[in-house]
Amino acid sequence: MGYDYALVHLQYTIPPAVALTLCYYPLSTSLGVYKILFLIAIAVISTTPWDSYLIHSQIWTYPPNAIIGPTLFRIPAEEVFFFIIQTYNTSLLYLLLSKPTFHPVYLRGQKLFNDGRRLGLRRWTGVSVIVACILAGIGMIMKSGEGLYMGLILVWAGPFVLLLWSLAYQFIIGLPLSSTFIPVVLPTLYLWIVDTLALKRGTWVIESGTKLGWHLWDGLEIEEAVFFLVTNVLIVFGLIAFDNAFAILQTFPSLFPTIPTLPSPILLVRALLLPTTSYEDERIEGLQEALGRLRAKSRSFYLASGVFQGRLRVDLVLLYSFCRVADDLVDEAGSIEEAKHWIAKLNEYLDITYGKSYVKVERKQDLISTFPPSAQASLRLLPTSHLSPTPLYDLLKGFETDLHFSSSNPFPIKDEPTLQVYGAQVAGTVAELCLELVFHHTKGSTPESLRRRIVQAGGRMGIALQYVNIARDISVDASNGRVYLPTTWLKEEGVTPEDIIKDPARSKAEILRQRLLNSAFEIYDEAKGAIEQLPAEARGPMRVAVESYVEIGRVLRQPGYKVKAGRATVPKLRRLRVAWNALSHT
Ligand SMILES: CC(C)=CCC/C(C)=C/CC/C(C)=C/CC/C(C)=C/[C@@H]1[C@@H](COP(=O)(O)OP(=O)(O)O)[C@]1(C)CC/C=C(\C)CC/C=C(\C)CCC=C(C)C
Repeated sequence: MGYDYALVHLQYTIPPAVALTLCYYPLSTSLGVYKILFLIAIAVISTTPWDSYLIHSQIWTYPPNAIIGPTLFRIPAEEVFFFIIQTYNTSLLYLLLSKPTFHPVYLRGQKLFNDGRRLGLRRWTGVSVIVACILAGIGMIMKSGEGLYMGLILVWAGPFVLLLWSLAYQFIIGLPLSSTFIPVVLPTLYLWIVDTLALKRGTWVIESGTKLGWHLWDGLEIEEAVFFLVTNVLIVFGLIAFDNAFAILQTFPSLFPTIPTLPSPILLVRALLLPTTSYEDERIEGLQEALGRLRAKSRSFYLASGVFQGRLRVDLVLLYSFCRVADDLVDEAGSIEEAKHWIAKLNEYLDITYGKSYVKVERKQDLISTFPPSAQASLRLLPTSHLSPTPLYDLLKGFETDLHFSSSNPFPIKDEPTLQVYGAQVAGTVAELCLELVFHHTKGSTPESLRRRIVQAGGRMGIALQYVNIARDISVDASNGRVYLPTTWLKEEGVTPEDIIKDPARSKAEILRQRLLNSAFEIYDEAKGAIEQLPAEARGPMRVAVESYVEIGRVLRQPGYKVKAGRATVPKLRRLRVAWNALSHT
């Protein structure tokens, strides 16, 4: 009996497991835990007979003075623990690195598949390489002798890799390298180093006669290097296949009307086996467009979107896209008439959608086709069946207020109550819509009276965010001839809206920016408690959404902070820290 192998764990595998667990904990979800347990179960079940055979055939051995003693089918307990901890560590690294990835946009239906012809070529190249490895492995086993251990690795791992590649090649090829290459390479390099040390110390021994005798570097047998590489490939491909299946379930409500929080293996396989001809390419393209819009236009909500899950995440991205498109149509219109035209069209769109128009719902598509091409998908995909019409109509009323910045009434925000109404219309409504999606997509029921209180607080929070938005954009708005600071406040400081337009950097503007931020933070303090009443799975993500936007206000409140390039921004690391703290909050 000895502790050498146990020490390998204490020194090399447990410390990264602890570090990764601490990093992942705030981001953890029940689905994440389910994936890890699922993978560990498969790793133990699939590796045990193979490993047991290798030990039985004396291809590798453990000196009795290196292990504690208990075994499972001849496999030392420390080795069984190795399967578990390696799977755990590599899975956690993958889950951490792929957290921001929005998987639905990597699906490829028939049309998108044909557009990217290289996908088919790469699929079959992959199949050929894997099959060649399996055949080479069979050859080595048949010849026995020095190629035996390598042959056994290839023949054992090859079919699993082939299966996973065949099911999930779209994702394996398409996902960013941070979700494919890095979670394979980092743990593999690390385990190569650990293995070199263990082999040198004699913790485990690869017997001669059944190994090729090639070394990747001094002390690292080629078989060991290949073994750790393929096991990490298997773990990462397994997780990718899981994410591929879940993305199919998450993206197509028409094919899978309801999905459980933890989908069964049978449902996952059913999703993966669905022919790509059944995928709705239009929906995938619409989601790609919506995500691109979110990424380009809002760093705060883009970051926050990464911590929402499943269909709630999909619908929030689509809602953002609709709000952004509608706001831009009005803001970027060449004239007041054009802006009014778009607001009227958007109202007509809502009338048809919610059956308030004499125009039949079948004509909705015709109406949508009269919008600019870049706006059409966001109108088509807005999840209106989960959203009530009132906040959407109110949002459009808020956009109408922006049209009042005309020559007859150049500064419509007369006083703070008017600003509050404006904030409620353009942002309180958005909060209500987000909360409707939260209640729809989370399990457990929130009593109606509590829902009402949460929505009311959400509406207030929307106003707080809108104040932060106005405080941030004083210069940008002034350059467009707009002043959202209440005229009564300006008067108290002895300035006019025209003065702000002429010189938005003047000291009085800074005083009023701080006053507006004080109001924003008062409202924020009063409303934030309601987030804790939300269904558990939405609390952390909603905190991230709110906090990452409110942080812009905190930056603006720093003594001596000067707004550069027209807009205050939160540095990336600070944004990540805010998100982390928001998720760690208990
Ligand atoms: C995570 C995720 C993807 C969330 C999506 C949130 C969403 C749907 C945002 C829509 C934003 C938008 C374009 C609205 C149009 C009207 C508008 C311009 C509103 C202002 C947003 C500023 O966005 P941005 O900085 O990109 O805009 P400009 O470049 O200046 O044009 C607003 C400040 C409103 C944002 C308000 C919310 C998202 C509501 C937040 C409150 C909650 C979610 C409720 C919190 C819950 C409780 C219980 C307190």
